Amino acid sequence: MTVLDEEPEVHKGLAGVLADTTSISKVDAETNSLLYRGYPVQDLCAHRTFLDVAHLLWSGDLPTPSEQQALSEREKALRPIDRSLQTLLMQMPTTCHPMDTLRTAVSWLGSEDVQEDDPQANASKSLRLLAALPTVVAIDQRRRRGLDPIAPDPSLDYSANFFHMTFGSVPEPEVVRAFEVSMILYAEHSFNASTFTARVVTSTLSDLYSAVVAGIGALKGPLHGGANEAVMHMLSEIDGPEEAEAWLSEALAAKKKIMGFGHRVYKRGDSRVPTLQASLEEVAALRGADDLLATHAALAAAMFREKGLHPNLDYPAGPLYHLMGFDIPMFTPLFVMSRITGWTAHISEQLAANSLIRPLAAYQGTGWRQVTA
Ligand SMILES: CC(=O)SCCNC(=O)CCNC(=O)[C@H](O)C(C)(C)COP(=O)(O)OP(=O)(O)OC[C@H]1O[C@@H](n2cnc3c(N)ncnc32)[C@H](O)[C@@H]1OP(=O)(O)O
Ligand SMILES: O=C([O-])CC(=O)C(=O)O
Repeated sequence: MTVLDEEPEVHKGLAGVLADTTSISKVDAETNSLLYRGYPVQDLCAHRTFLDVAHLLWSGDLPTPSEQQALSEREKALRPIDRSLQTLLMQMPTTCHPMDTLRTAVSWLGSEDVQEDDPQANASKSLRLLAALPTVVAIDQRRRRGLDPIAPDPSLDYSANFFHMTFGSVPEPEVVRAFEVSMILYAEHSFNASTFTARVVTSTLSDLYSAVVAGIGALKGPLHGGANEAVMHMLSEIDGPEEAEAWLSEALAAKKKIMGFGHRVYKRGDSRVPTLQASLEEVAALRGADDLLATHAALAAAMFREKGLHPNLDYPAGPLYHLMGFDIPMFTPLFVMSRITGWTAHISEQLAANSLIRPLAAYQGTGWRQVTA
């Protein structure tokens, strides 16, 4: 028996609910566009670096040449992690997911940070995380292959240094650029689940590291960031383009969600997909991966025919990261390396005009009853 007299208006999953205002990014499903602080994300991908975009998201403007240089120098200086964190990383079970490693590493970095929780300290914590997370991810990828860490190289820029720390070499400029483009596209997407999670934690006046740890937890799930890994697992199961249709029919008949398709906000296609798809095609051509690309295209065509659903950003990201040489479980940590910018920009915005986030729930349980001894 329920205690509800009339059906309340419940917005399941907060779908369609405006929870606050933001000036960080605009996701416009109608025009299929995404603006970071007013700039179309495609133009940022064509002309700017990931560090420029981090500056833009944090400060509201693209950096001047001197700001660019100062940011790059600080990022390079903050890459090394201390021995105690390295020891902790090496002791984490290799059976745990790399998102668990990353979540633990951020928690550890928070426990040693003695700075206050004011806006200036939060800006320095944000940059510290942006700079140190690639070092953590690279160490984790290497230890899972039985390899020793490689120290950051301050002569290399952000993405090239990350390849160097992970694989011991820097690939072709086109591959480095494709990685940079993926970092820019993954950086920010308004009130998505992980950003909203970070804002909820921040709204209690908790600290930045706690909010980021919670954001990592939310991103890990396959309905959000974890989908980039699920996409590659799925593509690995399909034995060539001619098998895509049959594989999909079977999966849909079994009522499975097809990872990398659909979106809560975009219903006519994800504005970021064409840009990352172009990067995927460029890297696939370099790696001679025609078959993978054909399977990827065949599945997308079949999915549109069957369900009318478009791919989201995780759909090109999965195979792109695979072709770059990363193991599948490392894909969502790569998303974190980028989204750290969006999360921390939102943490600052939340703090600047805070209100505790605490919605209501319509109670549907058992009505009043007497406790008996
Ligand atoms: C970077 C990112 O985080 S992008 C999102 C990454 N996540 C994924 O790719 C996971 C797969 N996709 C999904 O699960 C969903 O599309 C979500 C969670 C992203 C969006 O979900 P919602 O906006 O809540 O859409 P919802 O789940 O209501 O779907 C509407 C209908 O489309 C179906 N549908 C949506 N996405 C999919 C999918 N990927 N595969 C199969 N069916 C789907 C639903 O089953 C539902 O059908 P029904 O009306 O017959 O029940
Ligand atoms: O906006 C969303 O719901 C998910 C998404 O695409 C993102 O976080 O990049």
